[in-house]
Amino acid sequence: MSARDGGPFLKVEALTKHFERRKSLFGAKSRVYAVDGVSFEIAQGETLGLVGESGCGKSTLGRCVIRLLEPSTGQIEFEGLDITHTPMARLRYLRRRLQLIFQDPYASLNPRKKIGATLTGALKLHGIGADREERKQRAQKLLERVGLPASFFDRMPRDLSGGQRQRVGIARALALDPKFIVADEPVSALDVSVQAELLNLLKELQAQLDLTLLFISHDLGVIRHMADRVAVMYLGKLVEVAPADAFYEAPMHPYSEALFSAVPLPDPDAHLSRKRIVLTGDIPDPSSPPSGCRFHTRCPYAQPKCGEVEPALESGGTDHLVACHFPLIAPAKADQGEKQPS
Ligand SMILES: Nc1ncnc2c1ncn2[C@@H]1O[C@H](COP(=O)(O)OP(=O)(O)OP(=O)(O)O)[C@@H](O)[C@H]1O
Repeated sequence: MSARDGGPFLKVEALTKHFERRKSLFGAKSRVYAVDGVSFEIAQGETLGLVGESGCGKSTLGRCVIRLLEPSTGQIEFEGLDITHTPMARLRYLRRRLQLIFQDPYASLNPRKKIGATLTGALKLHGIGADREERKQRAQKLLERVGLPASFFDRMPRDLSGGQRQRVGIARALALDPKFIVADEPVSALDVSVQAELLNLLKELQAQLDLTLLFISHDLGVIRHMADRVAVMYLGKLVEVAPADAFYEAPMHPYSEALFSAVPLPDPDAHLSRKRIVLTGDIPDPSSPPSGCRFHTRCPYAQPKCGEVEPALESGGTDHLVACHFPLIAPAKADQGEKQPS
């Protein structure tokens, strides 16, 4: 089934991205399994929140999906079209539809270019707008759309606050009328006081423009605010994918539980009183991931099987997928006599 006949808007199948890395100048090469067999779908207008610790492969996955990085293997379908190997010459059209909002608004804007030039440059590159004046008008409308005055067209990035720069980053992503946006930690470089404003702006724009989002963050609070569904990534693999409500009510993967423990959330469902799990040990080196379940070396519930057999990402209930031999059981079910992991 494709998007044209009601299938998923974006479909990612068994995607991998491996990097060659040399640990020292004359050392042997090793292969980093940054993304290692990831499959998921996103429906039109939906936000999939991608969460996980630093270095687990979130940015690499996001960039592969919109072809800013070349995947090693696997398949990406966008609106029913296989775009995995769309040649560079044809990527320009695709680029208009698939955009990225960067984490760091300080680094992602050219400090020597006026805001207006940054926006009109993107329009010109893609042949949008008949002449300079039309492109200027479009750029000024974009600025207003993201809550900035049109007069910012003539400002330099250094004149803007972090929040205002990220609004420009959003305006730049919107300039080409995209359908799908990867937002890679778009608020994590900003003061907490402006994060909520930016998240709300993104939500409003998403509704107005019918955008579909892959929203990347290491912050479960931010993901909760944004996501319809949540995907949890650990060491290059997805370990849990679930509707946001189900996930926040009862995460099923021990790694997800550990993430909740690390960042206490103001919990409207406080009666669910979660266990506090403190993760020991560093995240393993992605060039030599553990056998079996990649999380078993840090998992408080690990059994011998976990180091031997890799668990598949399977349904642990309607729409709730988990890759674990001994998934956590929702409190309601446990009350009905089902076993909790020992
Ligand atoms: N160009 C590259 N060459 C070699 N290794 C890379 C490259 N890009 C990323 N990696 C490695 O791939 C793994 C995943 O990195 P990635 O940046 O995707 O993780 P992340 O979850 O987005 O982390 P962060 O939030 O810190 O950006 C890391 O081990 C990283 O060092």
